[in-house]
Amino acid sequence: MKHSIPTALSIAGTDPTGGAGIQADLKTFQEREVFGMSVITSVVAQNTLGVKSVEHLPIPFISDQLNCVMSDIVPDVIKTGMIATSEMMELIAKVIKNHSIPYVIDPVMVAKSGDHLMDANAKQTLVDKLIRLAAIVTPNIPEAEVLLQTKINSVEDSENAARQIVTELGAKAAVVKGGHFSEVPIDVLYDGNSLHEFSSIRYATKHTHGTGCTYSAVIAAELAKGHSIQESVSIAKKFITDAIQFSLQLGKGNGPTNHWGHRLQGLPEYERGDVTDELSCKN
Ligand SMILES: Nc1ncnc2c1ncn2[C@@H]1O[C@H](COP(=O)(O)OP(=O)(O)O)[C@@H](O)[C@H]1O
Ligand SMILES: Cc1ncc(COP(=O)(O)OP(=O)(O)O)c(N)n1
Repeated sequence: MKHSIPTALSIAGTDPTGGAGIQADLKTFQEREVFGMSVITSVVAQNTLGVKSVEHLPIPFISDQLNCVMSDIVPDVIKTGMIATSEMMELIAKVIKNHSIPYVIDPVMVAKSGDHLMDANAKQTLVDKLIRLAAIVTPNIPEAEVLLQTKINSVEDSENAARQIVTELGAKAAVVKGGHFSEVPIDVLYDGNSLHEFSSIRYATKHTHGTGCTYSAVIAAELAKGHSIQESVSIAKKFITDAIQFSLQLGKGNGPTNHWGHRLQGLPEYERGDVTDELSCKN
């Protein structure tokens, strides 16, 4: 059934400080004017300094949550973030296979704090069961390196990686994000036909907690509206750049981005307040 507004489901873990995970996804869906829904896989005790502990929800309970959503409000898009175990991945693969809904995978493996969010032995299940179902996969450079067992040191390497995720692992499209490059953050999309680059200036800020979650949530929201992969990634790049530029002075570590940063573009400096932390940027 077509809904009155676009709808998106995020299947992921939590962040009680609100910068990453389910919380970031729901804020982002709202900002993109998409009705957001969520199924929680793991409850994570974390903040801007790191992860303290993790509780994985039992598989039958994750399954109940999925059934509740899918039997009532079938989403226009599904996005997954933190899926820690092979068992969770197998369950989610079954649900996705039963519906023909665009599926966005953010292959979350390790948080910026260095804490592991996916079991080491779940990587093969991710590749075998989920990636081939994806409309788009959105790895950062370390994640793409793990998926392909290769090293990425240049934009050309990112291009090869994005292409390989499609041609060898079976996704329809892949965007390798460039936040981990030391210079210009260039994201490389392979949409199954051609390569596209999306770049911005690099902001010298430590407040980038949840950038990957937010970026992939924008892509999901835009796909839910019917935009193409290329348009969706382009909008995501602009959205995350604004969210980083206007990042908030919150937390004792790597703080969250500003999910309404895109609304501040164009406002004169005095109306923005002091939200442009460490705005000295290098190109
Ligand atoms: N300091 C920065 N300045 C501008 N853009 C950035 C910065 N860090 C990351 N980005 C952008 O944010 C998005 C997420 O990047 P990345 O850090 O690679 O992913 P993740 O958060 O999954 O590690 C990408 O579009 C990337 O280019
Ligand atoms: C519950 C949860 N999911 C994902 C992440 C990782 O988020 P990401 O967007 O990659 O940002 P960093 O945490 O790496 O800054 C997370 N921390 N928690």
